[in-house]
Amino acid sequence: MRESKRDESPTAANDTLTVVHSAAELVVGPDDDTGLVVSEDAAFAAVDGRVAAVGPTEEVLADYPLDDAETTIDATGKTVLPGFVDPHTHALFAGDRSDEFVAKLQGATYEEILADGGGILRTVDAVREASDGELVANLTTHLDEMLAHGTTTVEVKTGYGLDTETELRMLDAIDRAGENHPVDVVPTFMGAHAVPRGMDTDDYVEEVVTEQLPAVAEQDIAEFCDVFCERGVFDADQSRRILEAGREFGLTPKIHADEFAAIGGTDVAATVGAASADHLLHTDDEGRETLVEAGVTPVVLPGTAFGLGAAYADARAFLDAGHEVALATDFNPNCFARSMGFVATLASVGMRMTPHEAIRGITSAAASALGRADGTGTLRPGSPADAVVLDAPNATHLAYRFDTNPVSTVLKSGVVVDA
Ligand SMILES: N=CN[C@@H](CCC(=O)O)C(=O)O
Ligand SMILES: [Zn+2]
Repeated sequence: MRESKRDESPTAANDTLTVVHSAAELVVGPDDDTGLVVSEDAAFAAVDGRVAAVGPTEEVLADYPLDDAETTIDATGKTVLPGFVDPHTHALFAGDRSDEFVAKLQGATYEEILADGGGILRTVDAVREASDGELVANLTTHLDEMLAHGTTTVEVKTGYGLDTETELRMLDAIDRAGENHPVDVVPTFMGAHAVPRGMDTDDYVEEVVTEQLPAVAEQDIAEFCDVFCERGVFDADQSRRILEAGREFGLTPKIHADEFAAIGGTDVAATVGAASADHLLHTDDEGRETLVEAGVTPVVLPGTAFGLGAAYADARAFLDAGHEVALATDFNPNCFARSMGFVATLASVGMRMTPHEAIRGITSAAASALGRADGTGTLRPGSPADAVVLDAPNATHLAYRFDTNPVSTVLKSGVVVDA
């Protein structure tokens, strides 16, 4: 049965109509479990950037004829999915850390590199030295690549400034790159990403709370506040203090929790009402229950585990209990992954998520991790008409194919933005 918001109404003369039709499969959105509603020989019509109708091609075209459309896409033999939502990236950076990739292959650990003043702190040096123009250009290059791989909404964190001036410059660069790009960019302030070299952690927490956060609130660009709650970085009390202060300034909390050790990040996420808790490589049953009971969306990052050669997060434990799991690239100099399709492959092979669970993880569940309740991540009537056409006969191919990019066309708000 066709789902329509405006059953009786053809488009008015000045409406902008886009019709994508004859798809072998079209992913409408999540079902009542952890799978997907998929329609066959399907179409959707978008009016003025929002989905107006979705269902069997014949029925959609009866109300929204191709002749009336400004844009038509024949998806015969192809698959249509909601645009991908990447809810965790550190996509704004400068410099190169490929040598650390080699060092890790030779046995150095992520934590040792950071404790020695490398890792995040090297990227901080490079970002402080980069011009504003370079920062915007770097992010724009990555947004282009993400868009080509089907991402239409992406969260981008600061956290390579670690001082007020550079954190604000990062937010400004995120804002400017997003303004001029079809991808929706969601800015997160993460002054508490690491402790600057030579600084006492409590003193730095004080600076984040009393100097950085007020300045960030004044600038009024950031939507979320995030903290790296981790052994050797910020402990649970410090993380809670920062996230509570962020909330006072109107920033919704997020947290990096249990990546290398479970030090209480899931409890912090629950008590501060975080939108998401991310990584979760060392989360146990109790931690999972804490998150689920508090309504915190778990975000797992299989690219990070893959790149570190670490054990994957236990996504199945959430899913088997009937809960959402969102997926993200965690794109950063330690995890050079911009493709959500590749993330879906890793989620399937590494964490035994079905390809449909993985697609839900990169669409509707990822939208929940960003607090988006406007239908983002679905193709239901009323949703933003953000869509991906895969040059493949069914949705499983997104995870199944990992050699080349299967995305052939991307639409943002009903407009073709990559083809
Ligand atoms: N683990 C903390 N932050 C990032 C890595 C950032 C970096 O190494 O530059 C992450 O989420 O994986
Ligand atoms: Zn991260």
